Amino acid sequence: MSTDENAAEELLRGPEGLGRRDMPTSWTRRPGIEPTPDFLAMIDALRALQDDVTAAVPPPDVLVDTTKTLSELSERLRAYAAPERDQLTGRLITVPGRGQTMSPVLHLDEWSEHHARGHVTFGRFYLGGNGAVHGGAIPLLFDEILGRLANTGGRRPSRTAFLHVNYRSITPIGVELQIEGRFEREEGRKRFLTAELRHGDTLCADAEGLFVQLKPGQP
Ligand SMILES: CCCCC/C=C\C/C=C\C/C=C\C/C=C\CCCC(=O)SCCNC(=O)CCNC(=O)[C@H](O)C(C)(C)COP(=O)(O)OP(=O)(O)OC[C@H]1O[C@@H](n2cnc3c(N)ncnc32)[C@H](O)[C@@H]1OP(=O)(O)O
Repeated sequence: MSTDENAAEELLRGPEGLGRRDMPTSWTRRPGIEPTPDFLAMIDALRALQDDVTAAVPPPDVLVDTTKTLSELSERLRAYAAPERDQLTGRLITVPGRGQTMSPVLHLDEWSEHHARGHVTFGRFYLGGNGAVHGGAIPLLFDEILGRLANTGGRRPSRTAFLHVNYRSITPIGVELQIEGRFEREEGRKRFLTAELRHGDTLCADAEGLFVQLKPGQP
C-alpha cells in the first residue's frame, strides 16, 4: 500500500475516524462512486493544460481555435455535473493531489499521526513572477498538509481557524521541493500545527496553523 493509501486509511479509520456517519455530508461520498484511471487521466491533462495556458502566447488563429475547443469541452462536461456529495475532485484522498487542480500535487513520503513529510513541484500555472511561486499558492499547500494532519489519527473533523505563513525566500517553480508538517499540541478543541517548505537546504516558507474541532452539526 502506498503512503497516500495508508494516510487515507488512517483518515477513514475507526469509530472516531472520518468515516463516521456524522461526518459532514459534503466530505463523504456515496459508496460505489470511485475514480477510474480515465477520470484521473482527465485531471492530469487539465493540470498540463493549466501550465500550458499560463505559458502560451499563441497567434490569433490558435487562440480562436483553442477558445472554441475549451468552450465545447465545458459544455460537454456541464451535462454531467453532479451534486457536491457525488463530486470526485478533491475527495479522492487515496490519490496524490486528491483529483483536484487548485493546488499542486502533494506526494506523501512519510506519514504518522503527528508528522508528515512529502514532496511537491509547482508548475508554471503557479507562477507569481521572476520564477517564484505566487504568494497565494503557498498557503494552499500548507493547508493541505496541515489539514490532513489535523484530521488524522481518529480525531474528529476540524477546520482551519488561522494559517500564518512566513515567506523566508522565494519558492521556485518547476523544481522538486520538500515539505514537512507536525502536529504540535492540542488544547481542548484547538489543534496547533506547524510546517516548513524547503528547496534543498533553503527554507522557502514556514507556517503555523490553528485548526478548531467542529461541534456536532457545525458545517
Ligand atoms: C468539514 C470538516 C473538514 C474536515 C476534513 C478533513 C479531512 C477530509 C479528508 C481529506 C481532505 C484532505 C485534506 C484536507 C485539506 C484541507 C482541510 C482544511 C480545512 C479547511 O481549510 S476549512 C476552510 C477554511 N476554514 C473555515 O472556513 C473556518 C471558518 N471558521 C469557522 O468555521 C469557525 O470560526 C471555527 C470552527 C474555526 C471556530 O468557531 P467556533 O464557534 O466553533 O469556535 P470559537 O470561535 O468559540 O473558537 C474556539 C476556540 O478557538 C479560538 N479561535 C478561533 N478562531 C481563532 C483564530 N482565528 N485565532 C485565534 N484563536 C481562534 C477561540 O478563541 C476559542 O479559543 P478558547 O476556547 O481558548 O477561547
